[in-house]
Amino acid sequence: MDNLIKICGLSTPETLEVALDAGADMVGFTRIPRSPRHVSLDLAHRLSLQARGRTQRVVLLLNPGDEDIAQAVEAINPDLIQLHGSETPERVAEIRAMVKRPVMKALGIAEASDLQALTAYAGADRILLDAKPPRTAGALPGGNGIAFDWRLLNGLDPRLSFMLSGGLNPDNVAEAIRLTKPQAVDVSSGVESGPGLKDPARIEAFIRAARTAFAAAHH
Ligand SMILES: O=C(O)c1ccccc1N[C@@H]1O[C@H](COP(=O)(O)O)[C@@H](O)[C@H]1O
Repeated sequence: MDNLIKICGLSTPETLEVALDAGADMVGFTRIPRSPRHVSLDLAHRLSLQARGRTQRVVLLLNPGDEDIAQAVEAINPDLIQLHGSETPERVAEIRAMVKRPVMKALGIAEASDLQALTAYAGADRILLDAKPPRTAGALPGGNGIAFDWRLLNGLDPRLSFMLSGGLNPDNVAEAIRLTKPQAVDVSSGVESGPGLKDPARIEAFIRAARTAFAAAHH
């Protein structure tokens, strides 16, 4: 029973502080140049120091090369590495062995057969289930505020542990937790007022709603 709440894509000291004060269990720093949430190594380092000892720090990477990983690990000293691209199970294992830290693999879900990938990635320390991106050219594989059909998870082996993401927000996270019973939830655009602009009130509302729903799910 984890009941973890992750706020991803934080890029200012002020909004990071809001997430920390509100009790986020994990905070994510995005190292993807095309993302509106991308942070430089220097800023990521400073944000990571601010969060040190207060929460788990996660770095979000997309099909990273070895040098990208080494730089991110040195700057952020993350507790968890989130891989959100098309990394193969072999590459996930290689990265895990290289960094000697836990790795979370994101899987895009649009139909029931997509869940078969859970078996292939059993070597990852955590699995993140996200919606598949829109089919528009240049779309990023996450951070799109799109939810998948949560009913697809109905038949999932209840012993499987996963973090749920994709289109979560303060208004739907309680329902998502009730229906899918995840071990953790993750949000990025659902706590923003515009692309990359985290909204303090929405961060607080999301954490409050998720915390209440996790407590209710275990009664
Ligand atoms: O946030 C991004 O910019 C991003 C870019 C590329 C891959 C993943 C990204 N974010 C992750 O996507 C999911 C869902 O985000 P949202 O809540 O629907 O906006 C989440 O796990 C983010 O960590």
